[in-house]
Amino acid sequence: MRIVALAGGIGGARFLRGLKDVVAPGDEITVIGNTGDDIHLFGLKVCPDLDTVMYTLGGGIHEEQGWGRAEESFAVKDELTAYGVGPSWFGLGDKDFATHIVRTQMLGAGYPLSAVTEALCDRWQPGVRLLPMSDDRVETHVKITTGDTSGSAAGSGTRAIHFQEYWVKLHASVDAEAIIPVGADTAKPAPGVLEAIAAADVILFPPSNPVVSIGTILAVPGIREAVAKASAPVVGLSPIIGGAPVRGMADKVLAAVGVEATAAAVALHYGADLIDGWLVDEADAEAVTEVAASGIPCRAIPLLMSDPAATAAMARAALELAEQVRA
Ligand SMILES: O=c1nc2n(C[C@H](O)[C@H](O)[C@H](O)CO)c3cc(O)ccc3cc-2c(=O)[nH]1
Repeated sequence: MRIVALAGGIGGARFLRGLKDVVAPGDEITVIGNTGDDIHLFGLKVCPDLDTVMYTLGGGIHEEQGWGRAEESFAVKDELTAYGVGPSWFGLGDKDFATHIVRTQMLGAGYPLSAVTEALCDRWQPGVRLLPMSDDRVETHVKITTGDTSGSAAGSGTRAIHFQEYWVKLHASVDAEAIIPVGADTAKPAPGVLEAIAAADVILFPPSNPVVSIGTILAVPGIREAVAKASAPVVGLSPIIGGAPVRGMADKVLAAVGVEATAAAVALHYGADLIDGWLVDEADAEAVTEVAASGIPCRAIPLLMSDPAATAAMARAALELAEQVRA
């Protein structure tokens, strides 16, 4: 069976680890990874969501953080800080730097991001085919209202900051007025992306951020259309449990796009034209009726990825729902 999953960072990667546990030998998993979180730092290109999938499935992830390497050190970061070279709020570890150096070196030699990602995965052997959503540069920015009313150039007190600055430096502590995936409108799907979607037997939306992760992937022209018209059933898992995101601050970016932070609202945001099934947590069992009434078959099951067995059960339930809704 050919399974395609659109994945962001931490939640997506953890779910994929459970999916790998339940698929049969010979099943192929293709992950279309979000690159809107990418950031250029110290002359290097950092791809947080691709690296989180690669490290998590390849066994190098810092488990508690869900990003960066295990057993990491920060000597290079400390030296950069000693030179007064920032930003200091983004924790790049010494081992992680090697990934960004290799990636930037290969990009500089003319390799597209998809080829670079394949080369990095050759070392990590994640057990899935990891494709960036696009080889073109896409970087999510967040429009925020700043306190200063000095009439700054960007108009009275609003400015756009890089997603990582919003997410990591500000901890999403200010409201996001808009989420702008800069470059998405002219980006092309990476080689193999549309083909994988068309050839898939099942397409999954893991519990990743529906706006800045899966939403950004769907914003690349051609990808949403391909998923909507795919013959494969599309099944998603809610990233919201009991009205709150499991981790991260998905509610802040959902508000920016006018979507309530509920399991039902996210399903309706994707829409019945895109998804064929939706899994919500038992805490949101009351959402099943509303979601089903909108034409999206829905089940309530435990959705907390508290351990590998729970995550595997979620993946199994998603595959089962896909078979039940297969046209
Ligand atoms: O909350 C943090 N997240 C950090 N992240 C996580 C990152 O912001 C998120 O994984 C995604 O961008 C959102 O899913 C990193 C990811 C990397 O690949 C490399 C470095 C970092 C550093 C941080 C950090 O200092 N703090």
